[in-house]
Amino acid sequence: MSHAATYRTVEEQLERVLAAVRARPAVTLPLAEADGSTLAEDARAVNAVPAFDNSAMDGFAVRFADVAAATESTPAILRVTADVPAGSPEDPPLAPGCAVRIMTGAALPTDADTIVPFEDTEGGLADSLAQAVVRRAPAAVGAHVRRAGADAAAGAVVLQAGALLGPRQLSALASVGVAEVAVAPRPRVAIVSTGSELVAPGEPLSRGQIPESNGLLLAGLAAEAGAEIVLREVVGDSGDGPAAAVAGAAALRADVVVFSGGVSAGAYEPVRQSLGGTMEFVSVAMQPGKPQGFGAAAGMLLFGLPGNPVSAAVSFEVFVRPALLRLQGRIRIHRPVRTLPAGADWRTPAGRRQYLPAVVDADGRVVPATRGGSGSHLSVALAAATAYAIVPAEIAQVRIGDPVDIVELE
Ligand SMILES: Nc1nc2c(c(=O)[nH]1)N[C@H]1C(S)=C(S)[C@@H](COP(=O)(O)OP(=O)(O)OC[C@H]3O[C@@H](n4cnc5c(N)ncnc54)[C@H](O)[C@@H]3O)O[C@H]1N2
Ligand code: MOO
Repeated sequence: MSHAATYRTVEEQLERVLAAVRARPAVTLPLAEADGSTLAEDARAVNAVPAFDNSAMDGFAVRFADVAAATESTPAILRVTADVPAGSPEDPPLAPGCAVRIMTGAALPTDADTIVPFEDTEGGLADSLAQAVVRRAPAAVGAHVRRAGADAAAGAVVLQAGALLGPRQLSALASVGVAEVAVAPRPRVAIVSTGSELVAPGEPLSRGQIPESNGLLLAGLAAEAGAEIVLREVVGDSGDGPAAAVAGAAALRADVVVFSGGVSAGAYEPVRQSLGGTMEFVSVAMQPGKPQGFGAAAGMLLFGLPGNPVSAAVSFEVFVRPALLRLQGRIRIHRPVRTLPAGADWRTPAGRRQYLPAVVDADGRVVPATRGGSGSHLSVALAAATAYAIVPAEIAQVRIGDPVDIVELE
């Protein structure tokens, strides 16, 4: 007797997952605690950047008309009447024929319109407090002046709701005078590995046992996607471990539970057996990652990923990561897809979209991450991968030179 496979497409399954995502109220954090968080509201500049007209060079603030004709042989000679270091509140007057010594970042005197760097004067810094002998004319009025608001005007939106905050974004917010931000709370995630064959890494292996590795994998991937890991545990194949884990996760106010293992067609499938009433178990037209469980209960999203390590990693990438990013209101929940030529031949499963751990070689071609192939148990290949090659279900064979879509993981 044979069973014709009826697959759900990746898009259909993802649509169901994303439809179950509910946004949570924002929290306010000081900038120093917001790295990796997602903005919940547009952030606006409190002050302009630059906040005031200032000098881009160490040198002299001048009136352009006084130095416009300066040359090596006919220098403009100006009397230095004041000195303005960065941070000074002074706005010294500048009469025609005079100059103000000024440092980078100091406010441009109101009467000045141009900066002459020390390098364009005869005396340079060494002889800069009495007179400035300008031997090269500035290119134009306004040379080396950084104008107030050139980067951002006060009140302007500098980052949109849904932006990921990293070091560059946080420093931009600091520069516009923002001290704290409204962000999405970190999704609270429980990671539950299932299988009576699993032992802790480094434990001696009895026949039939393997080291538990999905817990580290999925906890790390979830953290990379902005999650806080509130629970990590391993449950055996018998009993009601998965249901107990869901109750434990709910007690910890988890938003998401990610199971691995125990979702396919065997006799001992604890997630399927324990949570069959809460989660839906389906076959998705992808390889690896065919058997998928998903459900929502007690305000939590429950994912049942297949146990094979590559299957678990790919399933996380395709379903869990977008859900975690959507939970945080992230603008972009999918990685960019690039198309590159294949650098090797490989076979792909008929009727299922392939996600192959891959690397981009020195010639910019996509090749499998290891020679081991696409087996979903090849966890060491995963360590070598920097991308997934995505091959459509209709294609059975990739040949050198064929265009291949990839998403890069780093
Ligand atoms: N008769 C069928 N058998 C299988 C089917 C099928 O359609 N019919 N699907 C196969 C596919 S495809 C996959 S993928 C796997 C998924 O199986 P499960 O999710 O039920 O996972 P397990 O059987 O529990 O484990 C599979 C494999 O992965 C290892 N594993 C599990 N958890 C971990 C962990 N935390 N760390 C490291 N390795 C883990 C486990 O030992 C197994 O080797 O089912 C196929 N079978
Ligand atoms: O779907 Mo399984 O993940 O092919 O190995």
